[in-house]
Amino acid sequence: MRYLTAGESHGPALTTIIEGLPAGMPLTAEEINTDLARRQKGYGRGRRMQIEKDRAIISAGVRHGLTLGSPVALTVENRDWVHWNKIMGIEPLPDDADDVKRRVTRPRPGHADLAGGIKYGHRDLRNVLERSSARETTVRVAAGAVAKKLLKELGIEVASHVLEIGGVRAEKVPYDSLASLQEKADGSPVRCLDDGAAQKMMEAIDTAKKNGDSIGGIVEVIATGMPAGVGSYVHYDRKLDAKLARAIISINAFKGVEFGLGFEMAHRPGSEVHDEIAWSEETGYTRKTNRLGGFEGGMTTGMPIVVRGVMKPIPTLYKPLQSVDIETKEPFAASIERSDSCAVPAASVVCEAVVAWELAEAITAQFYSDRMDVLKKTVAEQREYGRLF
Ligand SMILES: Cc1cc2nc3c(=O)[nH]c(=O)nc-3n(C[C@H](O)[C@H](O)[C@H](O)COP(=O)(O)O)c2cc1C
Ligand SMILES: C=C(O[C@@H]1CC(C(=O)O)=C[C@@H](OP(=O)(O)O)[C@H]1O)C(=O)O
Repeated sequence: MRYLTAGESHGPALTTIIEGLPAGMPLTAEEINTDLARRQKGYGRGRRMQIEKDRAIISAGVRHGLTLGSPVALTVENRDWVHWNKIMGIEPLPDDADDVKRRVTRPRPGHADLAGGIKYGHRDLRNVLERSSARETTVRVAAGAVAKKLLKELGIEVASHVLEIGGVRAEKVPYDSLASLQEKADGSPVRCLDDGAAQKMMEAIDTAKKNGDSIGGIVEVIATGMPAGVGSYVHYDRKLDAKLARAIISINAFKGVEFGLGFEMAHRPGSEVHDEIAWSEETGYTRKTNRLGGFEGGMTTGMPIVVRGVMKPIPTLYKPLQSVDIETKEPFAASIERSDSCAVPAASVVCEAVVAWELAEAITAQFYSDRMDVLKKTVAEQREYGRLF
């Protein structure tokens, strides 16, 4: 499976085309819209989220609620477009129409503005920021929702929550099932399972906002039900953990990834890192622990996948940082119109989506996937094969 995205932050719409889905998979726009709404929530977001009401329009690849096996096309309209249709117009304008274009010449430290301008020769940095904006993650979440649907049909669940914001860490909170974890995270304004920490996280966001600053954090994605042996050790670009790492780092502002114990492994001996293998008739192969987070040799072990990503603080700050105007080369202290002060909760939904996508992609690459009914049967057989191996 593959997907492309297109669209500018303040353009008319965002689009994704998903290719390679099996035929016969149930899919409705409502299922996608549930995830789009989850991405829009989260304490610390700016005014833009009050304008948008993200909804997917399915314009190809589905008939009477079932995928056809042909490319699925999804569009999400930008409600904010009505305020930007002149600034973001498609038709040509004279070079000196800067007042209409709202030309940007002052790059923000930490955003893509300056490096993107140099790369594409854009002396109007709006041409960079429109596409580098995390508005694009809307349609990645839409594609991820489709992937989650495919995984769900195969008995694979994916969920996410927030572990840390601005130095406030959540305590470990036990949960019965991934569904209950998801429900609890969805019910928290910061997607945190630890209510006490959630309160402190919101206070940290308020303080950052009051100071004109921004804060980042850590999110965790968990996936259960993956059969063992998906991915491959035989070639670097077939390793599934590496694909997940790339997918998370590809999300705007994500700077680090870890699996299982992650960076903690540096401080522990091997006997306290590797997961001992056990077997029983009922469960097949299991591990007594899951410190490696579900991967060995770039392949799933059959244990839950546990992957975390760290998001840096948002670059657009009300508190001015020094930069240089690309026209005058004069220094200036940045001023802004609006921005999120923390988008970690929203980003946790994006992480969940990109992880789901990579897992669904790996499954459809490894098993016959033209037909949903056959794929279901094949994955069930693989689980049984793995149990008795
Ligand atoms: C959900 C989400 C919302 C974001 N909102 C903002 C924002 O309001 N203002 C901003 O400057 N950056 C925001 N970012 C981060 C920038 O998009 C990101 O830092 C920028 O594209 C540069 O890419 P890099 O940080 O990966 O190098 C957001 C990121 C995510 C995932
Ligand atoms: C629009 C979204 O996030 C945007 C991501 C973003 C950025 O620079 O990444 C900047 C802000 O855009 P604006 O300047 O229009 O307020 C955020 O609101 C979204 O998540 O849907």
